[in-house]
Parts: sequence; structure tokens; C-alpha cells
Amino acid sequence: MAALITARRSSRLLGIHAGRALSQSALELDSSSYIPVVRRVVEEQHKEDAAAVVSTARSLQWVFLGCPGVGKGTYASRLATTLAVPHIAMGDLVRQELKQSTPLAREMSALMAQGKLLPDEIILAMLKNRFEQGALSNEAGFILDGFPRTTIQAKALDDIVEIDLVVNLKLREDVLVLKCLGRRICSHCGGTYNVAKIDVEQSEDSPRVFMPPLLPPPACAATLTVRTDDTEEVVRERLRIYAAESKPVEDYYRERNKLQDFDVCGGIPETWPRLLAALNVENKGMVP
Ligand SMILES: Nc1ncnc2c1ncn2[C@@H]1O[C@H](COP(=O)(O)OP(=O)(O)O)[C@@H](O)[C@H]1O
Repeated sequence: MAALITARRSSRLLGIHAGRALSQSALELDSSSYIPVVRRVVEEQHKEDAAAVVSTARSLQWVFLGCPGVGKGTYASRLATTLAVPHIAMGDLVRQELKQSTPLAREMSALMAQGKLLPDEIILAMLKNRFEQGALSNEAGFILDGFPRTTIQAKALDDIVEIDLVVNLKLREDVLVLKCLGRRICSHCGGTYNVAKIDVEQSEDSPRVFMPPLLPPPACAATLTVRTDDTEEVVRERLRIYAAESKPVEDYYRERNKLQDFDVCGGIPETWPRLLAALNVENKGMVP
């Protein structure tokens, strides 16, 4: 897994795709909407020379795949802490961008509210910007979740960085819906909790799934929020889009011998040690 990635490489690639049309847009955005993101990308390009002198010994570069609600963010974040690499969550980068009151943010909010994917050009510009910031601050390695979600994005990612391993979290669909509907986020500390008590009987093709609620500490009880895209209708649309757009991404990595499937079938206390064992990662004291 040892290899070197230089900040120069990451910076150079930042520029290469800034104007490249990667795919169909889910919404026809007026080209002026791209300007804030593209301007930032171009500004970042000017940092290339400074970044070029920084050579960062890289650590692991992993991707987490999985349907909405499977726990990608939770497990990717725990693993990143355990392995001391940054966790890059595409959904968080998007939500960060949405806090700005720009026309682009409003258009992106409208798409997200319908459960749609955002245009590749915008998503990729945000990700490159994040990689660029990481390179400038000597970050080594990452665990990425929420990207790629299409094979076009997977190919674009291959142009930027070398992915070592793709962890594909799997969970039956009825449970995914329950988990999304039970998800709560503390607007104060940002912690993610789940109020759903899931106990789904074994069926012909799926094992029983038992997941107790993951309740917030009392201090967060009054500040819990529900993501606007966690309504049943929107969750089902996100699952439909996942099946159509993101399933092929699994095949993309399977064909390249990078995919490791992992069945989630319980709460964090059961799943976390199993995941560490499956990935051959030593637990450095994180309590399940
Ligand atoms: N790689 C991506 N490509 C396109 N849109 C994305 C991508 N990642 C995130 N998004 C947008 O952000 C939303 C929230 O993403 P995320 O928090 O990862 O949620 P989930 O995995 O539960 O759908 C997505 O529904 C989509 O609109």
C-alpha cells in the first residue's frame, strides 16, 4: 500500500477537469451557477506551485460504498479515527456548500430535496477542492464516502487518486428505509443518532436484523433535527437512484479486484468489531 502521492499531482488534476463535462446533469443549471465553484477551483490552481514543493507520504486511500442509510458515514468516520486518516464525506461537503445563500446552493437544495444526485461537474469540483486543501495541509490518505456514485464518477476518481480498497456495506432495503426515517442529527454538536428500534424477522433470503436505537445524550435531546431528504418518499427515490446509478459502481470495482462486500446485520456493537476483523484493522481502543 506504500506509495507516494504528491500534492503537485493532486493540484494539477484539480485543474484538468474543471471545465470538463462529465455527465448529464440532473437539472439544467444555468452556466452562471457554476461560477462560484469554478472560480474557487481556478483560484486553487494558483496554489499549485506552492503545493508542488510539498511531498506527502500517503497512507491508505479507501472508499466506502453503500445505500443511503446503511451507515457509510458512521463506519467510515470511526475507521478514519482508528486509522488516523481524514474522513471525507461527500454529503457533508454538499451540506456545507448549501449553507451559503447562493443561487447554486438553492438549486442544489432543490435537487437534494427530491433525492436526486447533483451534477457531476459540481460534485467533482468540490471533491477536488477538498483534496487540494488536504494536500496543502499535508494530509496523508483518506476514507471517502458518498463518492463515487456513478461509474463516470468512479472513472473521474481514478484520474485523480489511486484507490486501494472499496468497502461495500450491504443491508436489506426494508431496514434501510427504517434507518433513514429514524435518523436524527444534533444541530448543536453534529452527532448522528437513530431513534428507530429495528427488529426485522428473518426472511427467505435475508437474515434477521436487530438494531437497538442509538439515542443521543440528554444534552442533545432538545436539538435533534431530521434531514429534509429523510422522508419516506425521498428515501425510496434515493434507493431507486442508488440501484440504477450506483450498483454499477460496485461492478466497476469488483472487476478491478478492489471491492470488499460487508453485510451489516446489527447495531454498532456487533458490526464494528466484525468490520475491523474483516478489514484486518486493529482496534486502537475505540469502544463499540
Ligand atoms: N457523489 C455524489 N454525486 C451526486 N450527488 C451527491 C453525491 N454525494 C452526495 N450527493 C448529494 O447529496 C445528498 C446527500 O448525500 P449523503 O449525505 O451522502 O446521503 P445518502 O448516502 O444518505 O444519500 C445526495 O442525496 C445527493 O443529492
